[in-house]
Amino acid sequence: MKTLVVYTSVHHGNTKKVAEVMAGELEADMVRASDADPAAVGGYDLIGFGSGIYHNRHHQNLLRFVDRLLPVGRDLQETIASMGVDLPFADQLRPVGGKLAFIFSTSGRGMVKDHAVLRDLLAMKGFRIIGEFACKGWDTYTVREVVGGINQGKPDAGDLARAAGFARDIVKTWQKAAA
Ligand SMILES: Cc1cc2nc3c(=O)[nH]c(=O)nc-3n(C[C@H](O)[C@H](O)[C@H](O)COP(=O)(O)O)c2cc1C
Repeated sequence: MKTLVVYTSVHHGNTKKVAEVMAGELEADMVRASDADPAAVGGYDLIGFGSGIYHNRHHQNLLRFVDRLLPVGRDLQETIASMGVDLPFADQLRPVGGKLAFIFSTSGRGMVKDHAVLRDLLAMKGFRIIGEFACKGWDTYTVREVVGGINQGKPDAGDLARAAGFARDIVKTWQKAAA
């Protein structure tokens, strides 16, 4: 199973810690969404997408990256022709239909509820989501009045152990889904 982890982690590097643990368990390649090439996704069986939560959704760099992937079942040239516009990233678009994906995040609240926007976007692009992971992350923005922020030290060793367990379960789910 060839796995890619695409992430954005800009506030305190919280999500990067989770991404590294998951990538380690999955023996995955890891890339920042802002550096990632949409065309590269085609070479992977499973892709993990994660970032901190910003105003109740994943970070815009990650959402923009997913938005640049071509939806399932569409022919590239046909799609571009039907749009009738100059697409600056046209040569980078690749179909991603049927690929398996998982979603992760860190946030003040630590809830998968905040995955809704990315989940819907990935579904629209034809990904099958086989797992989601969320945990709390150090946050000095949402509650700025609290000195030092909230969730200091998060994600902690327990969160990272859960992230590793999640990644191991993902392998089993992938084996069943791919069978
Ligand atoms: C501008 C901004 C907006 C945020 N919005 C939310 C939010 O809507 N809900 C939430 O639970 N946490 C929110 N947070 C907290 C971050 O999601 C949290 O600190 C996360 O762990 C940051 O991840 P990162 O260090 O990987 O970027 C926000 C943080 C910032 C800086």
